[in-house]
Amino acid sequence: MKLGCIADDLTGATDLALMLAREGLRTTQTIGVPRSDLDLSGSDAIVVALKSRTIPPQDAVDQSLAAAAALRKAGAQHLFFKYCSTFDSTDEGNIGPVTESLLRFANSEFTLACPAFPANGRTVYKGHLFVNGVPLHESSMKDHPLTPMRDSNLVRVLQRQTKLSVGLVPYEDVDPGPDALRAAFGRQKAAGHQIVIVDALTDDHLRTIGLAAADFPLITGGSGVAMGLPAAYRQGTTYAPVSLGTGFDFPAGRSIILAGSCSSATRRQVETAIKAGLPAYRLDPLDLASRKVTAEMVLEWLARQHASGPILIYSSAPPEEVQAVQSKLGRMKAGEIVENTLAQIARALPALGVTRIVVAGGETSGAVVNALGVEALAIGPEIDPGVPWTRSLGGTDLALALKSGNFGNPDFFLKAWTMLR
Ligand SMILES: Nc1ncnc2c1ncn2[C@@H]1O[C@H](COP(=O)(O)OP(=O)(O)OP(=O)(O)O)[C@@H](O)[C@H]1O
Ligand SMILES: O=C(O)[C@@H](O)C(=O)CO
Repeated sequence: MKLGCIADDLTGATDLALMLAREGLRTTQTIGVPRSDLDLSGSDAIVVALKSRTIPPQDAVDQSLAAAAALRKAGAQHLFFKYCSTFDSTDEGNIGPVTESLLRFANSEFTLACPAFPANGRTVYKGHLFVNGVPLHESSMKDHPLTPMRDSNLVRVLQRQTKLSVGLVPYEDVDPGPDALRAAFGRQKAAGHQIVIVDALTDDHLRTIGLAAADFPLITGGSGVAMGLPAAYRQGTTYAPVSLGTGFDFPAGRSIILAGSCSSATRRQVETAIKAGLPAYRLDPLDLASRKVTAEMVLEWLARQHASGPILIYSSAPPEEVQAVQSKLGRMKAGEIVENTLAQIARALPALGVTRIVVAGGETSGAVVNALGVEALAIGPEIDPGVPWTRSLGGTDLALALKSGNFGNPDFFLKAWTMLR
């Protein structure tokens, strides 16, 4: 097995698995550290999905190291640490502490960090992260419920999270190609840096990074930086994007959308779905906290819906509402209440005949998929950049689309279903 990947959330893991599969690596995604008897043979890449983005740093380190050990045991030659293309983290971590521990695990003293994903509007220039052309700290990420991003200078952001020295490889050293980039890595190492933020504005830059970093024991970044790795592993041979739709069948059954993401893209998708007439139930965290509304009540409502199309259950709310809720319940508590409720609802879905599920939000997807007891996923066709349909492996047969909060076009909740046979 060539590449063992550790993703800090579930939607991020599917995003990375899709990238690797599309570029030609046989890729399997596991939910959590795989059981030692799970058959992963025949995979060129395994992506372990953790839910470690916002847990205490030491827990994130411990879980990431357990995943790394399992991947190494399964034969992984290189490791990849996947985090969000908007670098979601706090001054405590977890990107810095996990990178440090994985570097030690991999017996390495140098790696890169690059969240760029141009197809989804994420670019890094002079170390500053832009989201659709807007600096990170001015984008909607400044109001994220769990990891508000208030600084777009990634060298500064990462340096606050680690004792390792963080350097920068600017655009001028990436644009000319892999040789120039390798030379820049050498200079950064000689200057004493152990993690370097690397600029990338285009897919060509990402492919250059893939070629220049393919022999690193550890690479860190968004899914974009994995784009060039499969070709590099095939030693520069040209590639044809793989069609992931063929031969991918989905279980028959009812369809549901569970949205716990408050990101602007998800809120637009919720709005579009409601305007299109989808039956929708809005969860209010304060009602959940006071038990005015419970998961059982939502399930009763769901059982009364007889529409043949998808049904939407959402807690997505604009920043001012999220802040008002958080000031009453606390940031983490508010998130937990919503996640637990959606998890409880998810657990009951197979018995209601629901087998096709779209989930919006990484933390939310983690809660839902854990509740459903899914162990591993096969990667299917891409709905929008970074979001594939997947099918559960083992256990209840489910079609799952795990959508990163800020990914997908406004009609995502309507069009996703058209790809299911
Ligand atoms: N109305 C709300 N008020 C406060 N918190 C909420 C509300 N709705 C959802 N949440 C919480 O906000 C968090 C959203 O995180 P989640 O990772 O699911 O979405 P996201 O960050 O937009 O997606 P991604 O991580 O894929 O970018 C969850 O913990 C969720 O429970
Ligand atoms: O990189 C991204 O933006 C996504 O894969 C993600 O991690 C969202 O949680």
